[in-house]
Amino acid sequence: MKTIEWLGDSLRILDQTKLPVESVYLWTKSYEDVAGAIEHMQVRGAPAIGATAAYGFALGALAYEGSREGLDAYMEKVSARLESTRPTAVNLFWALRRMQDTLREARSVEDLAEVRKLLVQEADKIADDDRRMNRLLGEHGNALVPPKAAILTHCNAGSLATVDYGTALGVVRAAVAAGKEIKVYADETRPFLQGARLTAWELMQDGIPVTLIADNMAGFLMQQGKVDLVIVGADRIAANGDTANKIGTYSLAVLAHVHGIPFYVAAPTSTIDLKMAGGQDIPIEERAGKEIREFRGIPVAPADVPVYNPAFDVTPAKYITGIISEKGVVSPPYSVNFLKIMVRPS
Ligand SMILES: CSC[C@H]1O[C@H](OP(=O)(O)O)[C@H](O)[C@@H]1O
Repeated sequence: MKTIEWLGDSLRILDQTKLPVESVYLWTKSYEDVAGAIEHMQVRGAPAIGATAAYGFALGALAYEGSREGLDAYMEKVSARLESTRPTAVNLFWALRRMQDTLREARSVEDLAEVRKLLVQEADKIADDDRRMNRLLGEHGNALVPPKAAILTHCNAGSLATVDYGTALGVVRAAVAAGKEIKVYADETRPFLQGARLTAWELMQDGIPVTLIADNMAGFLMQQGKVDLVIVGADRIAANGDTANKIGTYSLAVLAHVHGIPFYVAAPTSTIDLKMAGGQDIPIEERAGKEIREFRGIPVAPADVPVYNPAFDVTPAKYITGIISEKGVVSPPYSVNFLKIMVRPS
C-alpha cells in the first residue's frame, strides 16, 4: 500500500487519518490540495511530508497559466503555502529547497512544458532517493540489532512516514529480513495515535510481531527488562545531535538512559539541520486542543478545558546512543561526526 503515488497530473495519497479502519485514498490535484493533506495529517512523517510537498510544488507549476517570465514569482507563492503547513520537520523545507533550486537552474529554459517536466523529475528523484536511503539506513541499523531483540518504538517511523520502507521500522524490516528474531513494542503515541493506528497496522500487514502499549507503560516495560533497544524516527536533528521527534520521545530517552538501554534515532541525513546549532532553536508545532479533548468526535475531556498540545519534543544528544542514517551510524560527538558523514556518498 503506497503512502503516496504520482499519477502524472495528480498525487494519490493514502489518507492516514482513516487507518486502520479504512484504507481510503485522496487524489490531490493542486498544491492547495497537497497543503491541506499535510496540514490535516492525512499524510505525515518527515520524509513523506518532504516528498509530498515536492509533488505539490510540481502541481503548482502544472496549474500555472501565465507567461514563462511570471512563473518564478508564482512559484514563490506556491512554495510559501507549502512551507506554511507544518514547522518542525526539516525534510519539508529541504525538499522544497531542492525544487526551488531546480526551478532556478531552469531559468534559461524558455519552454514551460520543459520546466514542468524538470520539476516533476526532481520530485520523482526525491521520492526515489527516500526509498533507496531507507533501505541503506535499514542495513546500517541492522548491524546494531542483536539476533533476538525486543525493540520499543514511538509514533510511526515506518513506510507510512516515508515514501516506502521506513526509518526506525526500516531497521526492523532489515533485521527481520536478516533472519533475526524481532518483536516490536509500539507506543500508542497519544494524542494522534500514530503508534496504535499506523505502526501496529503496518507491522501486522508485514507479519512482524508487534505488541501495542499505552505510552505510560514504557517505563514499566523497561523496568521489567523487556526492552533490548529503543529506535525512533526524527523530524529535525540539530548540528549538536539534539533531536526533535514526536511528543513523548524525550521521556522514552530519559527512561532508556536510566535503565541502560540503547536509544537510537533513525533518520536520513536530509533530517539533519546543520544550520540549527542546538535543539532549543527547533520550532515545535502546537496543534489544536481538539486532538486531546476528543477522539474521533467523542469528548474525552470537558469541552472548554484549556489544552497544551505540542506535537513534538526535543531529546538532548546526551540521551542518544547513535543516529542511524543512510550513510552509516553516527556516534557522539555529533557536531564533529556529522561533518565527517555528510561528505560520504550514499
Ligand atoms: C520517519 S520520521 C516520522 C516522524 O514524524 C512523525 O510526526 P508526525 O506523525 O506528526 O508527522 C513522528 O515524529 C515520527 O517520528
